[in-house]
Amino acid sequence: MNNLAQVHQLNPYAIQLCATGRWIAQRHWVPATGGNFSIRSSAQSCLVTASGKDKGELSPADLLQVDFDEISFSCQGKPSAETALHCALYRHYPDAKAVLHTHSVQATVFSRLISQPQYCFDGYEMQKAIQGIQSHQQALLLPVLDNTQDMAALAAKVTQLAGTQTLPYAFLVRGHGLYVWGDSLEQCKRHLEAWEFLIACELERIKICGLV
Ligand SMILES: CSCCC(=O)C(=O)COP(=O)(O)O
Ligand SMILES: [Zn+2]
Repeated sequence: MNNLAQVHQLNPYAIQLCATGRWIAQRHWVPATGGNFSIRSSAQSCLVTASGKDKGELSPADLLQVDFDEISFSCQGKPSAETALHCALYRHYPDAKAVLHTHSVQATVFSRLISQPQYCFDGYEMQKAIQGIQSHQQALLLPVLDNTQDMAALAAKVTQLAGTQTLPYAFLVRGHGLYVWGDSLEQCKRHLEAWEFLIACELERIKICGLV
């Protein structure tokens, strides 16, 4: 058995992650090869999508094993350009098992309307889909980070933010897209659907009422 077969044989979630990619693509949240996904494969590594792939047509061979400390030379093939962000999240949250990044129209437009570094979601029953939230009255602060092509700098910003406040299993990158994570792939998918829903609701509300 070659290395690739061993990596995927050992990780039963590789096929599930590809199926999740198809589910996400059906919702038009990863157009034009945008977005990237990963699952943890050990305390120090993850399987991340190869760069430039159509994320709705992934097969397990498109998932590349990367070590958190040796991203650039630890795998064959070209891992996602945003691998550093996935690694930063896994490093900071030892329980995180999956990370999903999308480029939906709603998240991209919403993020550009918000000039503050975070946005408060309050009053939505759907907030309870986020792990640990028990009431619509428990406000959720979603960080909105400035976009940059310097992924090391963006990853450092995420690590710094995660070290200073409780993040709601998600953040936005302005004009770019949404990152979510979870303690299982199922939880991560639920967080993604919930955050896309909450963002879509706020965008509709802003269209009607303006930014108040
Ligand atoms: C075509 S979208 C620009 C790159 C990006 O933001 C993205 O999410 C996809 O990059 P990857 O290297 O993971 O394919
Ligand atoms: Zn992206």
